[in-house]
Amino acid sequence: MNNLTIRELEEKYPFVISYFEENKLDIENHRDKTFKEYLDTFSEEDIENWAINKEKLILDLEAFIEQMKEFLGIKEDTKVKSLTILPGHDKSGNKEGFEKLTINKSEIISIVGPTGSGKSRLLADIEWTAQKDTPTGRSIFINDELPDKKWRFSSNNKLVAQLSQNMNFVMDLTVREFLELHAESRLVEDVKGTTEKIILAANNLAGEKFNLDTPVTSLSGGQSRALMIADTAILSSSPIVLIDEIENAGIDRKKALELLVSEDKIVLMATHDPILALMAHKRIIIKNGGIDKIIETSDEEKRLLIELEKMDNVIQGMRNKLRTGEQLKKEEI
Ligand SMILES: Nc1ncnc2c1ncn2[C@@H]1O[C@H](COP(=O)(O)OP(=O)(O)OP(=O)(O)O)[C@@H](O)[C@H]1O
Repeated sequence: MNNLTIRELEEKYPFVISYFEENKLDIENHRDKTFKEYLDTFSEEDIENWAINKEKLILDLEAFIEQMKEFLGIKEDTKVKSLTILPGHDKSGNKEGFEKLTINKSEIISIVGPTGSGKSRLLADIEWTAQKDTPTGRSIFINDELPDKKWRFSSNNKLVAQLSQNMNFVMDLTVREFLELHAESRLVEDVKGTTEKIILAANNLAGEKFNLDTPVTSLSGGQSRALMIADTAILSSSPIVLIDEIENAGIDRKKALELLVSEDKIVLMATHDPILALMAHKRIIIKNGGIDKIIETSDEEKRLLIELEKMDNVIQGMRNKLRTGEQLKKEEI
């Protein structure tokens, strides 16, 4: 509410007019201002003469809107459609090199930069929905609005799902039990169908197949990562997925990204891998703790990516041959 102009407020909640009337607030020539900006136009004298309490008027308007919404049965669409990053500063205190970055549903953004430059810090700012309260001074907006504080503290309805390099399972469950527990906790109707869908997707990503009766503790690194990615894509309610390095994880990285994006997620991944960097629609370049620039993947780079993938297949092929004890020949390349 605090970011909307009075005109936008009236459009969204027509009943606010009666609040302004009841409180004898003449908003006639102030529709382009937010409610707070309007209240700031009162002089000290007005405030004293009419006993105006600005903070209380703002809080009361918020409460009025909430009550009316409840009374009228208005359910707002709380779906996350976009994530916006507003600049802070780098490690030396210089302003970052962009004005505003908005990322929409089904977009993939890669984050590149030297070791220690601040890639993980950017992911952490997003997870914390930073409001100039982290070392970078960045702000994060959701659907162009200040994010609700609930995102920070809710454990069930998280804004962000994190996929990190290590997936350590502590419970001694089979894959089926693990997925069923998760599906039940998410109140999924068709637990069996969803469980099977996830295992199918996970096996599509993992190099070596596994089944529902495999204990999660005996999955290989790549298999457990594939399982977590499929689980996050299909079961998690989190609209934003943050990935810190998925290279060398023994999974099909391209398919993993396609799966996440097909489920309408916003994906941000920190990476040192050129293939992953170019699979993104845009890449953020981090230097000395700050976003230096944002580059859109060009058509030339997309064509190069096809070549890179061919080279990657050659390397994968050699890796597999070496693993099985074969000797490599000149013709491999
Ligand atoms: N703008 C900033 N101001 C102050 N400190 C920062 C800033 N950005 C990052 N840092 C700090 O710098 C350190 C290194 O950052 P981070 O771990 O994010 O690097 P990284 O790029 O992820 O490195 P790697 O590639 O090795 O994983 C962290 O302690 C982080 O909090």
